[in-house]
Amino acid sequence: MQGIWTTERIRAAEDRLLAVTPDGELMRRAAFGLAVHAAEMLAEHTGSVSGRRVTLLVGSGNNGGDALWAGAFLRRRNVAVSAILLKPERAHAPGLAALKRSGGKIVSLEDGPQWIRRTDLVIDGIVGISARGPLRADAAALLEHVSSPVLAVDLPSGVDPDTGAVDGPAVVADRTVTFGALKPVHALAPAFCGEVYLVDIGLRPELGEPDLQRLDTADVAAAWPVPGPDDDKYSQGVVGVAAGSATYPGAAVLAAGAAVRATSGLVRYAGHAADVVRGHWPEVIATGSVTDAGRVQAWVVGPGIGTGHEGRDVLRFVLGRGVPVCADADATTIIARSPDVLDARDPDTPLVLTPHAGEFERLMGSPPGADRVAAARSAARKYDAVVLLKGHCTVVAAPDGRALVNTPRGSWLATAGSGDVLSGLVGALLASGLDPWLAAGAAAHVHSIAGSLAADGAPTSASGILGAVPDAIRSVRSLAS
Ligand SMILES: NC(=O)C1=CN([C@@H]2O[C@H](COP(=O)(O)OP(=O)(O)OC[C@H]3O[C@@H](n4cnc5c(N)ncnc54)[C@H](OP(=O)(O)O)[C@@H]3O)[C@@H](O)[C@H]2O)[C@@H](O)CC1
Ligand SMILES: Nc1ncnc2c1ncn2[C@@H]1O[C@H](COP(=O)(O)OP(=O)(O)O)[C@@H](O)[C@H]1O
Ligand SMILES: [K+]
Repeated sequence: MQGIWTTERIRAAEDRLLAVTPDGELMRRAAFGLAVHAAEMLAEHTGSVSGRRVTLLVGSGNNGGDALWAGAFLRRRNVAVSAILLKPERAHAPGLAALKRSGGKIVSLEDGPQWIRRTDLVIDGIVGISARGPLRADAAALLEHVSSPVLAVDLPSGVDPDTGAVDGPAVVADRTVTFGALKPVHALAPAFCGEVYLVDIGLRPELGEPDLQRLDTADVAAAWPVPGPDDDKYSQGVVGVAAGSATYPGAAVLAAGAAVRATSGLVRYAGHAADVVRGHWPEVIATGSVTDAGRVQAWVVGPGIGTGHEGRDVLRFVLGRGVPVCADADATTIIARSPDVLDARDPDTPLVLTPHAGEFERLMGSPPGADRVAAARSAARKYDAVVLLKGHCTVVAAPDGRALVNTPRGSWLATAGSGDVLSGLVGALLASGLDPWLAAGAAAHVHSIAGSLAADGAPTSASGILGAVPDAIRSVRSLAS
């Protein structure tokens, strides 16, 4: 697991570390790491370091101080460094002195645009973890002139450090170099951060338990169920899929197919699309109704079942079976409109809800808002369920407060039916007995890898994502071994 800490926790940890570290030492560690990355980017983009131009955007805090010190280090490699100070009178004094001593040039705000346009690399030291609200106008105006690669110091300015929300102009970085620990912005705003690198400044021992987590490939590989010598088709957990309808059989085919491909063992299907499902997946045992589906170790319910009486009865039935349930799509709408269906649920059996933003609003009465992690946590508490909040970044929260983020690889998953595939993956992992929070997180992880493998640079489809599930699992397992 990768730990992620909120800025409040980072600041407290930094204070403890600062108290036992010589003055300026942490910033020099941070800035040295930054300079190494800047040189690497120059070499990558221009083929050389010496003689290249770097322009620093320098705000009034320590984030600007990091940039100034990095500029001084880059001077040692004969880089032409210019610094645009947003508030010259409040620029980090030791950093500014170091840059001046090294031969760096200080450029006025008015002359800034022409230096930005002529540079090989921009280093964004406008704001870091103390950023509040949208970028101010003078900083935002500078960004309009950026066309070269951008290296963000700690985080891309203009993006909220704790939520990843963007409300106005913001830096779009090619690379972000952060210090001490990952912050929520790095998991929640991948399109603004670019590649994220962590420079160790010795903060880890001061940090304590993370606020948020991200699964490593190794975590997913370790969690993903694979059959052992003593397994048979029942012992690995049988998945039941209650999805689709005669009019909309596609959801059933996708959800059942994902369950087939996610794990070995057995998949049962119950609903009006039994013939179509059987036609696509001869290995699925398909019946017309949940009442004669047979025993399963987890149910996936909802995609394409409709929100009427029949859908409600199906949901109530599966909630009363005493096995984990993944309630997706129409099932989340039914729960929002008729919360009494949850009375059928045995409180000790796990429930995973997988809303997109619209379904979330139905469940909670208001949209997720800027703080999607807090939103998912509050829904998890309200429904005593694991809540997987879909979107570009997927957030998974458990009722006990655990939360993880799945950072996507591009946006190819934004295609019709892709959520049905995800629900089948979640159901298969629930049936295998995995902790429901981990099951939802691991499913989202493999889903997003399947999306990028299926797309490979061109639009794909839910069927394409489903087809790539085995390769995604294979890649997770091989990367981790
Ligand atoms: N502590 C440590 O040990 C280490 C810390 N490190 C580094 O320090 C960074 C944190 O530094 P920090 O706390 O000084 O604040 P920072 O993020 O630079 O912002 C400062 C000022 O920006 C302004 N401002 C705010 N919002 C704004 C907006 N929307 N638009 C425009 N301006 C805005 C506001 O100024 P004011 O309102 O006073 O004008 C605020 O005071 C951290 O991210 C890391 O890079 C590393 O060196 C490792 C060691
Ligand atoms: N812009 C995006 N970037 C990455 N993933 C996305 C994006 N938009 C949607 N997704 C993912 O695609 C899936 C869509 O699911 P859902 O909204 O239920 O669609 P459907 O009902 O068509 O199956 C979710 O896993 C969601 O997280
Ligand atoms: K920054």
